[in-house]
Amino acid sequence: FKDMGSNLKRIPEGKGPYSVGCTDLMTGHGIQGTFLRLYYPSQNDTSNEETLWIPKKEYYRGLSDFLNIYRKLGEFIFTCYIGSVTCPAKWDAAFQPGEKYPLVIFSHGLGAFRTIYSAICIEMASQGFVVAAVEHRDQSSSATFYYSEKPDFKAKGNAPELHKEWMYYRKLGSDEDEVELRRQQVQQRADECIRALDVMLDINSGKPTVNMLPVNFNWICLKDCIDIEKIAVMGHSFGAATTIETLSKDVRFKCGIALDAWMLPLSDDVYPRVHQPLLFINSEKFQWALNVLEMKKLDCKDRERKMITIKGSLHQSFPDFTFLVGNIVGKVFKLKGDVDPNTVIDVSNKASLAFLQKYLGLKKDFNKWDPLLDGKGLNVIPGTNVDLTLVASQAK
Ligand SMILES: CCN(CC)CCN(C[C@]12C[C@](c3ccc(C(F)(F)F)cc3)(C1)C2)C(=O)Cn1c(SCc2ccc(F)cc2)nc(=O)c2c1C=CC2
Repeated sequence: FKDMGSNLKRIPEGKGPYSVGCTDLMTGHGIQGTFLRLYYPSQNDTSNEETLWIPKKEYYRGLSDFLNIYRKLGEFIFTCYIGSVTCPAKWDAAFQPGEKYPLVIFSHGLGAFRTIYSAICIEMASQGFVVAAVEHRDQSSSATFYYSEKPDFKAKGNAPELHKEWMYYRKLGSDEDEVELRRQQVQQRADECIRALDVMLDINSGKPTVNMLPVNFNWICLKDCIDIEKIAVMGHSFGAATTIETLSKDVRFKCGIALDAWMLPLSDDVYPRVHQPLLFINSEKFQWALNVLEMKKLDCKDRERKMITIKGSLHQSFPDFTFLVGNIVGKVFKLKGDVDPNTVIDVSNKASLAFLQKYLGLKKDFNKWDPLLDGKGLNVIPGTNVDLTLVASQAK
């Protein structure tokens, strides 16, 4: 972690024309509520601070559990080396009004949470998207919190005081069937993405929003800010499976982007129910034949399906840690591939923008990156680098 101390490393800024703002929203009590981090096009007022990347030390505790690191040690290491990391978005910056923006709902991976895909979310917001990164309460997040309504019997008039509770990553029991657990979790995750869309559409309609968090963002300014015809869902790994499940459940999502999808949580009966266009962006190192063959099950003639693989990339090329570690830690923990992390995320973001322009019908110039969708260009190949022939023959 020594070279993490250098801290010269930064999460990359958005490359698009818009300044980016960021805020947090939690509506509703308990695990039924919606919790999301919002990235949005903002006015260029430099007064606001940058956003704290990991806002509470309980996330370090959850990460330590997830990574099987002794809690006290993990908390110490994370606090030291990433405790002051900010992401290049202005916290609570004024929203940029005047146009209707397409909306992306983002779903994080196993052991992750809503803040650690900020490079992707900030790039999208800088290109003119509103991005809602949900935090899942299915116990797949390293940590998350909610307010439970503990009726406080002592208090007069029985006004239930709000009680903040933390939920940590649930390790798989030794005798537990992983497939069953992940299949239940992906259902809850899809419902949480759908509820997040409902919350964003309520805000868009001007419905007063009660934020449980002590944030003074002015939600009224988001009235009529979303183009409700242009809604997409995207996610990484377990969040990519969540993307596919969400598309199958709600046709308001017009297309999906699956970043290095982990297909295990999906059962076969979901595939025929996905009618929307879907882009698979795979890393070079994470995928394996049976997993890619599951993706191929979604490949049918009258459906728009695209698959590309980014050369020199690995599973951790999509979350933000890849930008914050030196080459030593990066290699040891498999957080950095052979290609510069900024180049990898650039290819992923450009391909995503080209795909979203095509299937959300945007009036931008993202079509200049269309060749990437056919695997044409530096650091990208069409389809997969995984050899499917061997397994395909056995699978017959
Ligand atoms: C430890 C044993 N094992 C528990 C199941 C975790 C094994 N593991 C590989 C890891 C995550 C790794 C990681 C992170 C972060 C640092 C840090 F030091 F930089 F913080 C280091 C080392 C450890 C790479 C994964 O789970 C990979 N993975 C992920 S990783 C998403 C994530 C989580 C936390 C983060 F901080 C960043 C990214 N999301 C998925 O949806 C799926 C999988 C696998 C199948 C489905």
